[in-house]
Amino acid sequence: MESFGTRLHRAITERGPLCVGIDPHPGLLAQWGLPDDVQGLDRFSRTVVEALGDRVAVVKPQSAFFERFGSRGVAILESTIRQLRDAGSLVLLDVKRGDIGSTVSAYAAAYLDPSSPVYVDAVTASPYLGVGSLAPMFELAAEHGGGVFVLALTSNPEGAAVQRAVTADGRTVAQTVIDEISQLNRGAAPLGSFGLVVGATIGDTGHDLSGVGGPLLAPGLGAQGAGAADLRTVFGSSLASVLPSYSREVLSAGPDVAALRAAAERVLVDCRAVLPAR
Ligand SMILES: O=c1ccn([C@@H]2O[C@H](COP(=O)(O)O)[C@@H](O)[C@H]2O)c(=O)[nH]1
Repeated sequence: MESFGTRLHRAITERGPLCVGIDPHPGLLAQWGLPDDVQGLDRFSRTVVEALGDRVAVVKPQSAFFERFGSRGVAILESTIRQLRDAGSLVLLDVKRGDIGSTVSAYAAAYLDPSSPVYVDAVTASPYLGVGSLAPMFELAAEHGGGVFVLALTSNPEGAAVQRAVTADGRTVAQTVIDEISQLNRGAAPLGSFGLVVGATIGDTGHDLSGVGGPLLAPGLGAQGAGAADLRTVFGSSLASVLPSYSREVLSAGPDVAALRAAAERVLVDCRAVLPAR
């Protein structure tokens, strides 16, 4: 099977560099005139798939908003993943998993084994039990053409205290994560399958992203205050690897399908003005 990096590179070339999240916040359900229950969740998700599944490179369901409805919410997540795959977008499940390696094996089986009901193209993962503890995810992803996006410099202000702490060798915690992921992508072309999450809100932190070789997912745009122009400051010479990610900024245009499409197109135009042509 083709690697996730190759598939992502093609999706970005064909559809443009954009990831849109499915984040059914209670406030958005209300704004869309939907009840805060599983029927509302189902309608919301189906509408996003109808509007964007056939045109956006990557769609990123936020697992928390499905999990809060228990098993019936997870059943809707499963169905949403299937619908997105049928519509042709890559599915990145934002689930931020991480644990000791033996448990990470089970998470890997849940999300990156094609026989699983919640199998997706890629997942987000937390490195705070050590990047090495995520090895079972990296291995299964490599085996089945999947991807893993590891948190490096998150978009929330609280992240900095941990991520920018300096380790014994003088690098920040985030730089050690960046460097380990860079190793995993060595030699991969046109794009590695192992990405990093770097928030668009963080400004110029002086971290070296130049050797990553994989995609840089940039949340924090729109509702969290960053704009496309901030990508230049955060990513500098690594802009060509950036995958901008928007959730509420696009979703708040719904439930009208045409309005959702127009909102996604608008942010894509903003990002294209900043990112190098791909
Ligand atoms: O550093 C991070 C990592 C993940 N996220 C997730 O992205 C979306 C952002 O939603 P917006 O509505 O565009 O603010 C959300 O699912 C977060 O959990 C992030 O924001 N920052």
